Amino acid sequence: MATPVKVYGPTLSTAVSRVLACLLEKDVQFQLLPVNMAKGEHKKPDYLKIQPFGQVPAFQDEDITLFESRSINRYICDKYSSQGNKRLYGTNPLEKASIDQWIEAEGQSFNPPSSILVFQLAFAPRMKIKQDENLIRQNEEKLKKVLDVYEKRLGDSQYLAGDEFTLADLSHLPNIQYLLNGTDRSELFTSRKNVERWWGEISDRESWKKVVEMQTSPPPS
Ligand SMILES: N[C@@H](CCC(=O)N[C@@H](CS)C(=O)NCC(=O)O)C(=O)O
Repeated sequence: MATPVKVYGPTLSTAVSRVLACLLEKDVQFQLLPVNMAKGEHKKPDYLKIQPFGQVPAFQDEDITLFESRSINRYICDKYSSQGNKRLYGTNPLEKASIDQWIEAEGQSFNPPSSILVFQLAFAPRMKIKQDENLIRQNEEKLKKVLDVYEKRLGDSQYLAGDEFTLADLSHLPNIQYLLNGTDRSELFTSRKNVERWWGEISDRESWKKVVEMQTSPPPS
């Protein structure tokens, strides 16, 4: 049996959960290694050897070490191409290019405002950090513009890169999960009927339901 790959970081991290969703889609055995961020373990020299920016996740597969959740996911799909969901990262250059295009849109356009909103609206209150109302307002406006593009796209196709659920859709799951369930901004999504339909489909996958379960009852660290 293949050695399980290793994922370093807490399940509550959006970037960690992006990788977990991919591993579950691909039926890849993994081991979760806790990183106590409250104690600053992600900034310690040993951890910086595998994630030089001091962020989670870090990932190890035998002697390969990687960071950046979206790159890790592409690697998982390529390395484990013959198992699990075989359409997750496309089957030909054109499909892959379309998936990559929407992964880039997620990373460059969707993630910047949504991760700020996730931090300000979901995490800051729990961490007793004062919210920045201006920052919230500005990023809500930015996210609305991005979601208007998604609304149009998802009126033309079932998923972002076409008629199949792919890494592009999967990459959006963590931030939307928090914005819909951990904040009072769900209307951003529910007011756009194609986006709402898409969210219903992508969040109903067994892989994502399992990640959410891991987040709500994480293993003892
Ligand atoms: N682009 C990176 C982002 C990773 C990231 O921002 N991780 C956050 C947790 S979700 C983190 O480690 N924050 C702590 C820090 O930046 O010091 C990825 O996708 O892996």
